[in-house]
Amino acid sequence: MSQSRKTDQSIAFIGAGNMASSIFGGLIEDGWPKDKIWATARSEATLENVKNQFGVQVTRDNHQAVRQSEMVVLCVKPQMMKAVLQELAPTLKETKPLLISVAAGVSLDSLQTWCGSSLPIVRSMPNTPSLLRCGVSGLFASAQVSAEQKAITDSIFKAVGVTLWVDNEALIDSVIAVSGSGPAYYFLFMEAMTEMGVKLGLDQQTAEQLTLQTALGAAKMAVCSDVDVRELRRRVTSPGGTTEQAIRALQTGGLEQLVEQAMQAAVERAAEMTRQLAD
Ligand SMILES: NC(=O)C1=CN([C@@H]2O[C@H](COP(=O)(O)OP(=O)(O)OC[C@H]3O[C@@H](n4cnc5c(N)ncnc54)[C@H](O)[C@@H]3O)[C@@H](O)[C@H]2O)C=CC1
Ligand SMILES: O=C(O)[C@@H]1CCC=N1
Repeated sequence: MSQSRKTDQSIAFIGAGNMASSIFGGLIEDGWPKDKIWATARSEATLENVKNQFGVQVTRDNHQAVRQSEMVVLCVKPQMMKAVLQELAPTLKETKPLLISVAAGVSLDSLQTWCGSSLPIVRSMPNTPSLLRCGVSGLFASAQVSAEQKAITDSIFKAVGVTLWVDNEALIDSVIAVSGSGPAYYFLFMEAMTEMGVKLGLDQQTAEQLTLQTALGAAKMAVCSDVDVRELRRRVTSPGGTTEQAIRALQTGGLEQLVEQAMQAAVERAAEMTRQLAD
């Protein structure tokens, strides 16, 4: 187990979908006791899968999971959050857990209003590589969150990757655009590279292996190297060589502007959801 775990408290995940299982899967990898992790979902089939794959405690009853836990991680879709919290409100009022939301586009104000009592709430923005303990999470705490609760929250997300606290809530939308949605940008790039590898005559498996191992190697170099990514790119780009032509084609095609537009679209969608979902 890593040094990140500083609590024997139980933790409930409301909505055992992709993001929740990425986090509790990572926590289990980090040595968190499975009997201290509760997961809920609406369908028995989902719970059965989660039970079989991860061995955590499961229930369809959100109230039961909350009653067992000092920390409650809200992992339902943003559009479900209001109904889930309003329904849980009496139990939350009684047990007063630390609430941690992973939802995009749901403000602290809305969460506070829907749960009906003044509770400590952290807004987090993790990403799915948390499953491999390679995640990164942006975090922002409401004024009611104590230093100890902040430290516990940090230890949960640190168990599954890197944690970064932001100074104001609006920056969570920026975190969404960079790292929350970010894995999908890289997956799309990998899809396109694999497809083109096949068009260039490689078989599917070879093209995929070359692409994925290149992505892994480049990411590892970027993280581990003592020079920045611009310099790493320069070292691949021999003057008059092949990379120079490929990079020129990407830049002439507007790659940088496209990335800017894509990330701006993510931020705008998060802000729009925040407005639409607020009461
Ligand atoms: N998927 C991602 O990469 C990321 C997702 N998020 C956030 O995580 C949240 C969940 O997203 P995903 O895991 O992708 O969705 P998902 O659809 O995989 O999971 C949602 C889960 O909630 C369950 N659920 C629905 N209603 C429920 C209820 N009343 N009580 C208990 N469980 C209920 C569903 O059965 C489902 O298992 C969203 O708010 C999203 O903004 C945040 C960061 C990254
Ligand atoms: O696409 C979404 O809305 C969620 C938030 C970040 C990643 N997935």
